[in-house]
Amino acid sequence: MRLQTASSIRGEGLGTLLSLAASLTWLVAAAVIAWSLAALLTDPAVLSPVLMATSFFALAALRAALSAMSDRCLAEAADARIDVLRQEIATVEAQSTQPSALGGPGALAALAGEKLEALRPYLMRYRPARMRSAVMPLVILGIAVWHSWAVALVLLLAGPLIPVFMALVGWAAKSASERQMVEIGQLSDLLVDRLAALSDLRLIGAGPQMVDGFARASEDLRERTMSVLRIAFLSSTVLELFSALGVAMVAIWVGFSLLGELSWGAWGTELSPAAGIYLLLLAPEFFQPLRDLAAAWHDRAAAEAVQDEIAGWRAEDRPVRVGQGGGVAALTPQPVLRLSGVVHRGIAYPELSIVPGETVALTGPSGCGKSTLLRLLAGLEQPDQGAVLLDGQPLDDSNAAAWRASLGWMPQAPHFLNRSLRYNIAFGAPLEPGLLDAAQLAQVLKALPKGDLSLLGERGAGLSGGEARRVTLARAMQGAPGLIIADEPTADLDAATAKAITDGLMRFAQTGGTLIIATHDPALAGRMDRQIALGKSEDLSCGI
Ligand SMILES: Nc1ncnc2c1ncn2[C@@H]1O[C@H](COP(=O)(O)OP(=O)(O)OP(=O)(O)O)[C@@H](O)[C@H]1O
Repeated sequence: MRLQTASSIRGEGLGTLLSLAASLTWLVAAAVIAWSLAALLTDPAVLSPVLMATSFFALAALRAALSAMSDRCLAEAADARIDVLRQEIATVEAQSTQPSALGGPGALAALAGEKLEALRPYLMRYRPARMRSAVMPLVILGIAVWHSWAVALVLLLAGPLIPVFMALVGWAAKSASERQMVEIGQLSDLLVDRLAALSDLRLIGAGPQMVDGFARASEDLRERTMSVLRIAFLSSTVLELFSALGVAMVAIWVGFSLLGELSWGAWGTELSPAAGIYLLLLAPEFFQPLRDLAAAWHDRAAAEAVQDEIAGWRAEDRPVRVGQGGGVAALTPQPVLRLSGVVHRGIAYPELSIVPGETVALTGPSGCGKSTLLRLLAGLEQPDQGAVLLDGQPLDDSNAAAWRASLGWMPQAPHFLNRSLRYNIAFGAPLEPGLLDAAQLAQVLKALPKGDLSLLGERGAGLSGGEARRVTLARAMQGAPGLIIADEPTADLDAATAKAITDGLMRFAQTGGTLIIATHDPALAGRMDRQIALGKSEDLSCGI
């Protein structure tokens, strides 16, 4: 997978080796046990119980320590990988100007949260299990061949059945996991959509249909999840059966050989008790890595489904916002803003120039491209042709962040965070002095029981439309920008509230600020220095 960090690669490698080392210690521990038990049976005088117990417990402690260290390295490496992917999703989505084909915010949240977590068991278990399966069975087979061709034959026949069956099951598990992942994304999207429209749905009495819709979607997800689990349980049962049969056959051969009932299978010699017990102890360990790999195979199927989804998401060719996010000093002094040969989404915009301190209204019929022009001017989108120029320099990656830091943005549909009103204005920074008065918010706050600490929902719950608009005006003025770009700041407001917003904007302009406003409101447009009327003509170009 792309975007591995050096430390996560090191952690995975080290964790995998430690896990192999932990398994290898069993070969020595089993030899100590076998030799001690055999001595007990044949010549107890040579047995030193203290030495035997000490060696056994030291080896057990070593094995436990190696396993714990391995788990820790692998867990840290998995955390690092998942964090990097989560950051990638957050960064790319923050930079994209178009929604992902994967789905809405719910689907993306499910990908960044729940689905990425499906990678964790794979990252922690699959590679170590694969490494153990490549080494341990071969080493144990070598030991078995040395002592008994019969035991080696049993292991050789039973062992490969596990990977073969595992591969067959893997196909079914992967497609079941893919269907489950799609279902998780769709259910998350449905949840986000319905929650956003909850009050409207209640008003039109669509509650029962909504509940039915959820019930259907969760039932689908339940079925998908059950089919994944069914495959997992069935396959692990079959695999357990193979390994149990293998171990049982070794045990039968060893038991009858030690009893003297079988005289074949040990290269013509008699099987010694130590060798017999050793083989008996090693047989389960021959199958254990293969069983671990079979379990991790399911993790792999789920992880591959997530990886495919991430690969599809990465392959999307979406336009990105120019420049990185905040943390950059604002442009000073304010530049002259110019449009040069701009054509975007089939709309040709007029050549225009706006100097600092000017107040400009963009007017024109609905759909003519006013909001789009504001987004181009703010550097939130890049024009298909032509350029937005700041003092003659094209607005691009080199200056977009600083440009956006020097302007305030009042969107047509305000969005809030589920935090306090104060936080929604300044995002944790101290409020500019006089800001609440300038945005005509002081009176509004007096009427709220908790004032500026009142909690807002994502859609501005607890505020009227006009009050919400004043909050976005305050947000746009916070940080003393040189320019405010406002999209329909007085739309849907009564005359008195519209005037209050207009007065707030004009007060900003009187302090020398530049205003660029898209509006259908003649009263607001009339108070601007200049009006630029955009209008659709036959060839879809706009003109002044
Ligand atoms: N993200 C987008 N992707 C594709 N087309 C878009 C997008 N946003 C707007 N458009 C299209 O661009 C054109 C201009 O839209 P825009 O919102 O800029 O118009 P407007 O003049 O602001 O309209 P209104 O006065 O109704 O707000 C419209 O035809 C619209 O469908």
